[in-house]
Amino acid sequence: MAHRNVAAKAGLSAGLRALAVGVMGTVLALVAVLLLRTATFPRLDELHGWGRPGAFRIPAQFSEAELKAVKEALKEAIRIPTVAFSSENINTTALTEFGEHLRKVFPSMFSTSFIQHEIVEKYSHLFTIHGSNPKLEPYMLLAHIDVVPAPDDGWEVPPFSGLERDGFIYGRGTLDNKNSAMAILQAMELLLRRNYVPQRSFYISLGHDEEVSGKYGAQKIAALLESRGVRLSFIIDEGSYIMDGFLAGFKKPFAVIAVSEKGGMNLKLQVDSAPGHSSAPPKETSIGILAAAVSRLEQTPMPNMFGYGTEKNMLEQLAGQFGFPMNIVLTNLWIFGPIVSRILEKSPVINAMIRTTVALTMFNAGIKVNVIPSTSQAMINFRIHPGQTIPEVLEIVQNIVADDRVQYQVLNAFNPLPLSPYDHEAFGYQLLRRTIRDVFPEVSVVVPGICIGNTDVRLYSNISTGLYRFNPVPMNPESFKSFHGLNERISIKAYENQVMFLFELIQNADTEKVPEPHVHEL
Ligand SMILES: CCCCCCCC/C=C\CCCCCCCC(=O)N[C@@H](CC(N)=O)C(=O)O
Ligand SMILES: [Zn+2]
Ligand SMILES: [Zn+2]
Repeated sequence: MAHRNVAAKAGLSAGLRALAVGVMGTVLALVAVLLLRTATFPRLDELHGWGRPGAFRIPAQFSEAELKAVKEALKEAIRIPTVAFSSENINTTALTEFGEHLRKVFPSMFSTSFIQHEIVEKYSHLFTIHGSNPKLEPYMLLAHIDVVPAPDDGWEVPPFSGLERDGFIYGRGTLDNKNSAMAILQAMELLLRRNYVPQRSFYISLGHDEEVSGKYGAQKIAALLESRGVRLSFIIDEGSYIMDGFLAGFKKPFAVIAVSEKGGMNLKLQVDSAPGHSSAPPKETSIGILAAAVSRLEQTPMPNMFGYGTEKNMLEQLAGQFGFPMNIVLTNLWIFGPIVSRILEKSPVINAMIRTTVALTMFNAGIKVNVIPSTSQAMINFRIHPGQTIPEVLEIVQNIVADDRVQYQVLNAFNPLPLSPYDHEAFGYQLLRRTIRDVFPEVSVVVPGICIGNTDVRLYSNISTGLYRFNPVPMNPESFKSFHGLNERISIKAYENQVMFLFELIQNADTEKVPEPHVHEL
């Protein structure tokens, strides 16, 4: 990750803005000329003979009884309240029960000779599926079985009921992330029942504490595999989706494979002052000083980093799908970038893709209503854009707060993840891309992007450079709100498609090399 000077970036951005304003008039006259040379990004061709060369390919056709069992197994998984409140407070009884559920509904996964199952740190699961061709580098499918808490209030159905209503299964974990944990095992179980033997080895890893850091689940599994000398070609985790309705004017769904994720920092701000009687208060209390400081942070957005991550590349690849004049605008971001980014930042989700975000999440002060508090503390959660680093963000924070009475303590922090490869040779990326095109013909385009949250896969950078975040499920602004929110649900069709996607992807991975891409791709 390049370390860049923030001030230089701000200057560059201001310069580009000035340039854009200056040339706007001229640009309009150029539009007709540009139209003639505007590149479009045609759809990929369908796969022809790709995956499992020379081997029998198992069709993704399932009986009614199988489909019923598929959905019942997910419902049952949702009913087990594997809630993680903190690293030290997770419902371990439920985690144990979840393991028993897996054994019950996926018996072949636990009884097949070429599959090894291990429990790591009591509750996480690691399956090693030994392929028949040792020359093919293994990969991993990753998910987590813990969920965030879900009090009943505000839910249309109890969050751990797994109820089916209007073609949806409701409950905490239906999107984040029991759908993936169950779909991965389900797909492999269905393949095993059809006598499938993979050529390429792979791992299935199910962490039990992703929502509270992953330090006992994913981190321990990654260390275990490293100690065994394992290197992985690529890993696929949650974190990005088939996007629908996020961009005005873009009607068709498009798939975003996140090739990086934001860094993170939890920062404690503290102000100390003399305690005393509230009848004769000082001009400012620690509460007032700290409240003003955090308010300044909330009101002052971090620098717009549009162009320093994958978002510019993503928009350029989406350009061909827009009509006139947006296609012109998006293929000429060298001129229109500053204007486009100003529009994009109005949406909180897209804003999160183009800058470091600042969320005030906790505030503690005071012990009694007539006592001036001796100390006030605030916790702030930052998600760091890939174009910035922890020290850069800290420097900006201190400049915005600009008050020596405020003390800072970094509770924990990590830099943004490096970009995983997404060129034509990147096996994992191309495997995902091709399988998306196979299973979801309605998807207009597949583009690289960034995950605005954090996932377990970041903890596997010791054993792979191909870290991809993609869940084969549709996501719209409404369903995004249900993440960690109310009425989380998945349509039964979407879940069946997720199983089908994994059924195909596992078979597609049984090839030595991604075929040469079509000459017009990308
Ligand atoms: C123009 C393109 C529009 C793209 C819109 C992006 C919409 C984003 C949709 C979903 C992103 C949700 C991210 C989910 C992954 C986050 C997993 C999670 O909750 N992680 C926790 C815990 C942790 N591991 O740190 C977190 O706090 O991030
Ligand atoms: Zn998750
Ligand atoms: Zn989550």
